[in-house]
Order: sequence, then C-alpha cells, then structure tokens
Amino acid sequence: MRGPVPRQFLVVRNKPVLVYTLEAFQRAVAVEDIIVVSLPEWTGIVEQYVKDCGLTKVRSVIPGGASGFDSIPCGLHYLEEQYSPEDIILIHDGVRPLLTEEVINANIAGVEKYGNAVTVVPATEALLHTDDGESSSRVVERSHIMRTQTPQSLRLCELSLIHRQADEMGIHDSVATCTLLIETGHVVHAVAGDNSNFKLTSPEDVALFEAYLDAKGMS
Ligand SMILES: C[C@](O)(CO)[C@H](O)COP(=O)(O)O
Repeated sequence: MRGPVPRQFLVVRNKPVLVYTLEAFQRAVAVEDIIVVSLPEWTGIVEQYVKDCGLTKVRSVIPGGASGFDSIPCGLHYLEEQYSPEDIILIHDGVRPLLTEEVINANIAGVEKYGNAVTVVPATEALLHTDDGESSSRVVERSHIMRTQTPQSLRLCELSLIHRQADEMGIHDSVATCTLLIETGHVVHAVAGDNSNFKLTSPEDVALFEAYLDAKGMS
C-alpha cells in the first residue's frame, strides 16, 4: 500500500480492515474459535480491537514471524497444544475482509470430503507466460488456471505434517498453504471462492472495498 500502516490495519469507514475480516469468522455459525497471528508489534492493538468489537470467538493473538510462511508455524504451535489433530483449520488472509459464510462452509465441506480445500476463482483474462516480464511468446490456456484465494483449509494433523515435511525437504519459503501442499507432494482440492473475496493489495483496492461495502449495505 506504500503507506506507514500495514494494509490489514487501514481504517476504512471507521473500522480496521482486519476487524471486517474477523467479523466474517465471528458471524459464521460453523466457526468455533479464531486465532490471530499478527505482526509482533501490533498484537496489543489487535487485542484491543478484539475487546472493543466484541470478537468473542478470538481465543488468542499470537506474534507472527517475518513473513506469512514464517507466521503459520507460530499459530501451528498454539493449535497443536490446544486442539485435537482432527480439528479443521481454515487459514485466511487478514486482508480479505469480504469473505462470506458460504465460502467458509464450502471449505469445511471440502476438507470433510477431500482432506483439504483451497478457495479458487477462475481466470477470466487471457494469460501469457513470460520469462523477462516484458515479452511473451506463449499463451497459457486459461481453463487450466485456478486463481487461489483464502481460506485454505485442512485438518490440524495435515497442517503439522506438511510443515514437518517442509523442514525435512529444506523448504524454507512457500507462497501459501496450497503451494506448500503441492511442494510436499499432496494434491489440493478446489472449492469455489468469489470475486468479492479479493485481497487488498494496492490503494485502488480500498476504493473497490468501499464500493462493495456500499453495494452490500455494510457501511
Ligand atoms: C495466500 C494467498 O492469498 C493466495 O492467493 C496469497 O498467496 C497471499 O499472497 P501475499 O503476497 O502473502 O499477500
């Protein structure tokens, strides 16, 4: 976002982006507990939001690591201590505030049926492969492409397993849980996301988020 405030803490219509995201899980009937893994220097602020906004399902706010990949094990250690191996974990980006209960439920059903679930939307533009970022001579068939979102979900024992396998295989970074599943030899199963579940990445996305809030009557 090119600003001093991390994008999950931007205040949009009087509420931080992260609170919109947490409220989506708070509202979802099937969600029992929420664990927040936060930038370490912001954990106190997150705890204050949790109190002020009545986010009663938040059980813990845990300091994360230097990247998303490093942060998941911080949450994982807590989960392994507090939950049972068969419990279903949905891993979500704090900067996807328009997550719906339908997508949450589809993830849970996907894990129950296939063992894991990755939220995806189809590619709707022409896709070109590039080696140099400037030119291309290869079309990528878009029907073969799934654009991933979050949640990305699996049972706790599977999450522990892929992080153990990553350690053994010397994998020290991966873009997301779905990429780590594939890199550690697993097949991932898609469930339908939706375009409103986009990730706030650039300043224009804030205007888009506000437009969705208006359209959904959420502001
Ligand atoms: C996990 C993710 O949202 C799936 O699309 C995405 O990979 C996150 O990317 P970021 O660069 O960590 O925001």
